[in-house]
Amino acid sequence: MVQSSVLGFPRMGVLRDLKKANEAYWADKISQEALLAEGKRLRLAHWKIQKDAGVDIIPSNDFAHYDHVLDHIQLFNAVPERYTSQKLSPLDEYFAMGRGHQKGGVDVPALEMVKWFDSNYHYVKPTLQDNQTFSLAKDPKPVREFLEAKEAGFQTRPVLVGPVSFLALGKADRGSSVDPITLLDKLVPVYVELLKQLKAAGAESVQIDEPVLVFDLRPEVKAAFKPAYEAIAAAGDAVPKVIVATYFGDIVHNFDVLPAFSGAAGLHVDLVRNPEQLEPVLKQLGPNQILSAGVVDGRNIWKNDFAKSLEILQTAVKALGPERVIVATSSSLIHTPHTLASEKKLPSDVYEWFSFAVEKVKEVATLAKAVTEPDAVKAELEANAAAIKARTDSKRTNDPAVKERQAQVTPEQHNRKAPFNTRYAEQKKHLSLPLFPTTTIGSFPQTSEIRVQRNKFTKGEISAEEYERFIEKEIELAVKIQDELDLDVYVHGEPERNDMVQYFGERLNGYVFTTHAWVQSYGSRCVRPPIIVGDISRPAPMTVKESKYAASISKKPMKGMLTGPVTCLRWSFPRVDVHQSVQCQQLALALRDEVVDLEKNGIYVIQVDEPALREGLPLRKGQEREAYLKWAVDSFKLATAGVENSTQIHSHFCYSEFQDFFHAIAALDADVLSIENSKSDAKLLKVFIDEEYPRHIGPGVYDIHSPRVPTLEEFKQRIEEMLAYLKPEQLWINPDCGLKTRKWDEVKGALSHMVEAAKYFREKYANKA
Ligand SMILES: Nc1nc2c(c(=O)[nH]1)N[C@@H](CNc1ccc(C(=O)N[C@@H](CCC(=O)N[C@@H](CCC(=O)N[C@@H](CCC(=O)O)C(=O)O)C(=O)O)C(=O)O)cc1)CN2
Ligand code: MET
Ligand SMILES: [Zn+2]
Repeated sequence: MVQSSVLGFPRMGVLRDLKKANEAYWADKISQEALLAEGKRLRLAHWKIQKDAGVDIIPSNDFAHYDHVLDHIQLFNAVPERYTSQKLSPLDEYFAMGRGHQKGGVDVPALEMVKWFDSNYHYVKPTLQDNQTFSLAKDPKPVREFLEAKEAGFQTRPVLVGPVSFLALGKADRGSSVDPITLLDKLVPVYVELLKQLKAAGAESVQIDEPVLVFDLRPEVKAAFKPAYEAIAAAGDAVPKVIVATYFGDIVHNFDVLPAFSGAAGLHVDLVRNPEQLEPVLKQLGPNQILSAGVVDGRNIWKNDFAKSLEILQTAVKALGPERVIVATSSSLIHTPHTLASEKKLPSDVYEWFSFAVEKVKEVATLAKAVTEPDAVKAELEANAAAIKARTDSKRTNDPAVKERQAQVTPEQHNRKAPFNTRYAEQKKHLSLPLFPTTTIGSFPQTSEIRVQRNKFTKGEISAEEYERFIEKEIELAVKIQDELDLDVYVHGEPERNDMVQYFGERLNGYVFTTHAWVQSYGSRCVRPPIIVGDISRPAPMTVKESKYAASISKKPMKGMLTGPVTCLRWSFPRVDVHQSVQCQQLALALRDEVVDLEKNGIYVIQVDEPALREGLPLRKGQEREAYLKWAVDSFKLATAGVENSTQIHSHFCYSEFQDFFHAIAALDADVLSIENSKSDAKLLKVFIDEEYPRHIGPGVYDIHSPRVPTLEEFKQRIEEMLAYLKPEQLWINPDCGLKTRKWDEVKGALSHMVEAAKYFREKYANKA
């Protein structure tokens, strides 16, 4: 029999229950016991959904209160001493690593958090020491949760982050220089011990995720698989059967690693992203090994095309026989929303096009049956074929006017009128900015009051005028606070925006949006990606009213704030029937009109955020990457190049690793870039000198993900470090990212130190000059 399996289920619950519980705990509103009980309730509910759907292999240990990689940091006792020395409870220590801790005399910043492959999910980086040791935590979480499931009547397959991926995704702590992969020998015995405990608890098989196999790997990392998996295989029947899981790419270029898994029961591959790897993978499997075929997309919300999936599955079954094929989700479903059933406002035709996690779980089970007994699921197969056909035939997808405009795009439209030096001279006159200008990245705290008012407006409980007036008041407050802080370039604070992508999706043709389709981004933070279903165009200005009002009450330059085309695309659920470059250009044209409209309305500094530019970068170097960068950069340029020389274009990215695609960042030709830098080494800025980058840069001087307020000294020290790599006249002073997740007192505290530090250097360098 062909079995069905799910690689991981969303953690948040139907109504973001986990978010609410975590945040209530952090605010001291519920006890630790209450929080843990809520976690248990969610796990049980999610196992039940999968069991009821008929899934054969249900995951456990896919749940995490904050992040599953962070779970493993604690599981292997790889917690840096600055946390263990605080003697917090395990749960508080865990949250301290995730989000920092500043309470009861304890003051520790969070560990670094970065993007999980090319997704909008963030993981906490294992942060390792020169003398790092590992040991198994007491009452290990995977065992505990396996037993919890078992007791409730669910036989599960625990999910673990593999030893090689755990290390390869980590880094040396500040002040250490260890190459994490060299720690493998120390980690593997702990792993084997964990697997033995799982077996003793009754686990028949485990899913060990080694997603780094989709990357180009350093030889040291490649070589690590063999000793790791041989040690596991050597434990024989004392450990569960192992399925090694990869996702988000193909592994064909790493086939030389596969012999390392000869002791494993099987291999999972992503056949949504790379269906063409099926044939070569089939040839690589050992005579008894299982193929877990990832055919149900864990990264998007489109209904599975059963006919297409069945073709793939039949090829696999033909080669291996039904006993050696598992039908699976392509990756964990944490990247999809919980259930389509919550969506009451989608147009009814469109509703039929989608599947969220609950529906995907059913798809996996149906497909597994359909491979060998199509008659048993005849009705499901017919309904699926009809839905796929209805979408293909729909008129919603096609707008001739958009296509016409795209056909007329010229190369000149991508370039500013003059090179940077000329532009900068005009901007300097126009904007009269000091040395080390201070600014923020756009958003100010999204207070619960803002959300409540927006919710009332959405529900029709207050009128559009009342809501507008409320937003104006918020903008007034933001301007007043920036006056008090004495910042140099202001923002309006984005109070009118639910989210930087969703907000634009809601104002563009070609999109539909949801009411409950939340996806975890990091910790308790979720996003509700809008869905691109057709050709995109802008029916009316989207941000002009708020920016214009803000500028009218401000005595300093007001920065207009837009989300760039690449980010709008990446943080939406994109279409799969049209190439992403086409969707991106449509977004670029819509934004180009917005940029020009802002300028016409007196906004002369315009920031076009592209934080998702890097995550969209194909995971492997080579042709595919170059092709992506070409259309991504072109889209940004098309969106921004319509303005006069005297208008200053900013862009923002909240990451600092662009060493490997620096030429693309430079090619954007933005006048000012703000980037994340507070938690990475200032050395990363060296690339700007090496490449003789001529334009202006604001490397973030503090981490906005944490509620912690840095001291004045920390700001000065950080700026000093940056000045080792950047020219003073190039340097802007700003936070890492927007401040929407912070509270006002945290923002005021941090920004007042930031401005004071900028003034200190302004004075210091004025004296020098
Ligand atoms: N799309 C996206 N991706 C991103 C980022 C981003 O800003 N956007 N930033 C980076 C980090 N990721 C982040 C992701 C989310 C949030 C965030 O703050 N999310 C908010 C939700 C934002 C939102 O859409 N809010 C809506 C809905 C708010 C809400 O919960 N409303 C209540 C009702 C109102 C109430 O009574 O509170 C409800 O629906 O139940 C609004 O403001 O209108 C959250 O989790 O709390 C921050 C950073 C990378 N990726
Ligand atoms: N302008 C946006 C903000 O400040 C940029 C955020 S990047 C994730 O919220
Ligand atoms: Zn950002």
